[in-house]
Amino acid sequence: MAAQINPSILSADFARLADEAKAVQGADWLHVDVMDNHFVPNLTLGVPIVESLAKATSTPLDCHLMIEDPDRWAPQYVEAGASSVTFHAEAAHAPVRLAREIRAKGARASMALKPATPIEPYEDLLPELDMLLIMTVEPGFGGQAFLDIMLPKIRRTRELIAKHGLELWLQVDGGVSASTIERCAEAGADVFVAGSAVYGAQDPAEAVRALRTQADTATASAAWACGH
Ligand SMILES: O=C(CO)[C@H](O)[C@H](O)COP(=O)(O)O
Repeated sequence: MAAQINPSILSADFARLADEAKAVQGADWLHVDVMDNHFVPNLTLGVPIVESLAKATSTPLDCHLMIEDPDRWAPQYVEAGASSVTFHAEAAHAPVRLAREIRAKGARASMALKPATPIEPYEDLLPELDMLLIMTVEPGFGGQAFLDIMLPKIRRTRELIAKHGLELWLQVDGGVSASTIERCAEAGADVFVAGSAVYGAQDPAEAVRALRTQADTATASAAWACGH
């Protein structure tokens, strides 16, 4: 699979969200960071804005719920128009039931891990998911430095995906830029969230294309991708 680049609207101008969505035409998904000021110390947007954004863009929405009680809220984001919904392992009460509910409602189900959360306890859950998100910064804010110490977790997750023969996408989020994306791709990521590296660029659509080329080139020579 070609690398997918998902611009994070956390770094966009919230007063011009429809225009900011159009500015990254060619992106695979639009990454929508939902924060509740409880699970993370920041507050962003909720269901009504996702509903409006889904009507304003043809780019599918990848909603990342950094909220408490995703079991209650995640289905509402599918109904609002999200094509992929990510809940946090640390917040979900019943992750298997929640993933099945998201899928049953017609969206891709994804689970995220904060930097200190290991992948191993969740190995048996992987077949229930369409994507696993490894946070490469502490969730809550854009523009943070990429945590290199997450690279072994990305590698281990890619090995588990191969071991179980799964078609699971592996997303990374936080500090992904021209200087870090190749390391992520080599380690096994195939979906890349980028906020400041895209919206901070002079030409956001061109930044998306350049990041995708870099990731594809790094993946082509990566051991994990041979025969992929
Ligand atoms: O989930 C997030 C923060 O919690 C953001 O998606 C992420 O930080 C993107 O911003 P940047 O690419 O600037 O790091």
